Amino acid sequence: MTANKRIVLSSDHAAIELRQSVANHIAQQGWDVVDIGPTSPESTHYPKHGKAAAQAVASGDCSLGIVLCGTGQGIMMAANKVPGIRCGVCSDAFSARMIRQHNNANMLSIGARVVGEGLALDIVDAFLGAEFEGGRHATRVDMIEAQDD
Ligand SMILES: O=C(CO)[C@H](O)[C@H](O)COP(=O)(O)O
Repeated sequence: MTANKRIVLSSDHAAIELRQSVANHIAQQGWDVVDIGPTSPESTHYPKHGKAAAQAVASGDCSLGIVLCGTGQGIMMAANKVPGIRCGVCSDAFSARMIRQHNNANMLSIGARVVGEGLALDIVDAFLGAEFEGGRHATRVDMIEAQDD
């Protein structure tokens, strides 16, 4: 079970509108959304936003996180540098469900220049609606976590 319904959102300039759409969508589902910005459309650097969101999850302040940039790739890479973070980029709902069920991902990344709003919200719903299955998958996730040591 997800520990709490507090979720952090962040992005770079390429995904501000989509991030706000995601924030509204999941707030309507009862999530306590911690949107750490940015709000300005000025060009910014995705590594700092990915790191800040990941730290909110790794610290336990938020149970999950969603990050977005143009492709979703760079901000995912930055998030995954924070120990304890398992963040996957998804462009389809199946993958978004599977990164929760099999990989116990605690963060989702989306590319605002890759998917449209409707698909992005489906991806978010698939991610948030899935639970980690444990069992053999826990052994493998533990192996990933051991690499942080
Ligand atoms: O997708 C991204 C990183 O993976 C960024 O959003 C993208 O590189 C930003 O590009 P630009 O500065 O040309 O808007």
